[in-house]
Amino acid sequence: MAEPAMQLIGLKKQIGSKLIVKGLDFDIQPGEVFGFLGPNGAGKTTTIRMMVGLIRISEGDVRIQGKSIKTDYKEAIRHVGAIVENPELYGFMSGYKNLLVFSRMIPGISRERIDEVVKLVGLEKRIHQKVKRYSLGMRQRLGIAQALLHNPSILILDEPTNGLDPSGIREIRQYIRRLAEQENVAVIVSSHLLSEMELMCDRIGILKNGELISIQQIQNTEEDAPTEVVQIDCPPSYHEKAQRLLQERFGVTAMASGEKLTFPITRGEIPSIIKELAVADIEMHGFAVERKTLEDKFLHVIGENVIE
Ligand SMILES: Nc1ncnc2c1ncn2[C@@H]1O[C@H](COP(=O)(O)OP(=O)(O)OP(=O)(O)O)[C@@H](O)[C@H]1O
Repeated sequence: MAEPAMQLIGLKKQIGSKLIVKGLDFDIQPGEVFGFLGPNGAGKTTTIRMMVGLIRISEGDVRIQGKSIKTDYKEAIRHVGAIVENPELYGFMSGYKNLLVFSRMIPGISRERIDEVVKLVGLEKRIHQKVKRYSLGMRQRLGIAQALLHNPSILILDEPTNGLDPSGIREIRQYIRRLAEQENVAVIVSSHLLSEMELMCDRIGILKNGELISIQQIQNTEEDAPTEVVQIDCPPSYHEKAQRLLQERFGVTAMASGEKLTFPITRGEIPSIIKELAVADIEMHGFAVERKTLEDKFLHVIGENVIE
């Protein structure tokens, strides 16, 4: 395996008498999107601030491409692009001018590199407009472009979708995935929203009270154990027939309740189920799919309901 993009080694943060981060040990690989998930106050921001050298590490270390952020800060931090607080952008300038001004602070950034990052975050068409006319999602993308200018191998984003509407969230998600897949950038994102992390990340580390209580691999493959819960609305007179068909053809037991039939299934089987139920003349008034497994796991390990 390649050298990890980042290693957390016994990382701790104590403020006053309170231990806020209680010893984190894990690696992040090049090209992976790693999600930091946890309820408010779990210690995500504190950990991220230590990762980028914004606050002192109480104990342990963070190594970036093998270099310690504590003892080799300059060498370590040059591999990192981050948005921890809101990116500093000038509204009265165009997006392009913002990048140009920012690039002057970093030696060796060419105009070609500016064009490249603009393309990476999909802002080509709007880059010459003033930033004050940008949506929040576009500003966030410009912030990401800015963080990418010096070609970092790790991008760290604290709550990147905060305050965005669903289409803005979808865009950020797509650009983050593209960066990881096409540029081999390791991306670390924090959030308290599981649904969002599940769609964006390869792995999710769940943080609670400053401790990493679980790391979940997100399966984007379809041959996984049942990941979906299907609920069909159909008159009770059809229930028995539908239950028999589901049992015989798909080996699943459907629970009947009122007008509804509910059963777990893998994602790949959904089209065949719809087809077979229709061919069997089951009168369906509704068909809803809900993804459950990871949320269940999350609630189980967290031990409380923290999802908004
Ligand atoms: N400077 C500080 N002094 C005292 N306590 C602090 C300080 N910074 C953070 N904390 C406490 O540390 C805990 C973790 O905070 P942190 O901001 O890292 O959590 P978080 O998971 O990022 O949550 P959020 O999403 O709300 O920012 C919280 O209980 C917070 O009150």
